[in-house]
Amino acid sequence: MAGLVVDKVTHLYAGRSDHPPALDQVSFSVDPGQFCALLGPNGAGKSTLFGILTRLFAPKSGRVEVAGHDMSRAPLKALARMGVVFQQPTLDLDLTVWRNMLYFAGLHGITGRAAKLAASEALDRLAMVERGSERVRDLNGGHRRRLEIARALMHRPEVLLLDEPTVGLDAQTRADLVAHVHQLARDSGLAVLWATHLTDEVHAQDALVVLHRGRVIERGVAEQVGPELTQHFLALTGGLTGELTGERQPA
Ligand SMILES: Nc1ncnc2c1ncn2[C@@H]1O[C@H](COP(=O)(O)OP(=O)(O)OP(=O)(O)O)[C@@H](O)[C@H]1O
Repeated sequence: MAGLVVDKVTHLYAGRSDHPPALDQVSFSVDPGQFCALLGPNGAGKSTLFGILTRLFAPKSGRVEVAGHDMSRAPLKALARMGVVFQQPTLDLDLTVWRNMLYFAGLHGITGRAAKLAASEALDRLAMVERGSERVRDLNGGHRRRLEIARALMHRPEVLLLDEPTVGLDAQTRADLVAHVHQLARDSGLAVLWATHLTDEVHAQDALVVLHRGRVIERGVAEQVGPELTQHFLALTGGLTGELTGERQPA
């Protein structure tokens, strides 16, 4: 099955041999059309995993496969099938939506008419076409995020990775964005990996991987993993709901 495969990935940072591995035998897969939530508190290893999935660095052991391409044997093919939305926005605020899209298309070697077609298709998928001529600086946080997702889809990847994409958004905008990306996975057969530490971003039918201190401690369909997921996660995070809601409150 294509999509994303993570198989027994282990990673230890240099100079940290006296610490447990940042990732320890992490295995899961995301099928085409599936939305997989990667849930983990701070320090769980989500950023390390994203670094490995985007080939920022190689794991000490284990295997990553994107759309059937092995990341270590065929990295260019694997990376070409992947779209990524990083935690930190990387848009040019002074350019229009349209210019940001065309600039990024150029980085992928897509130019001319093909670039315009790819940009308008991707903006359409995120309901952003009518904002094409607006400067990014004038967009609200939710629209900026949608633009980043549209940009990540321009080269028509089969796997989409998003690293805590709702950071800084209000509750309603967060819910809208989560719903939109769920629909995107369903409608276009994208395999989506959505990293978060917020349980309310996980829908009942999602695939769920819970990462804690570098290990997968739960894996399965969200509603089967546990209706008490929130309680379970609260226990992991030391009883601070702030890990879940963004508002730190004593338990
Ligand atoms: N560059 C680094 N050098 C050494 N140790 C690191 C480095 N980056 C992360 N770690 C350690 O690896 C473990 C996993 O961290 P990681 O940043 O991947 O977790 P995370 O789930 O992304 O957390 P956060 O949401 O806080 O970024 C932690 O123990 C962290 O201290």
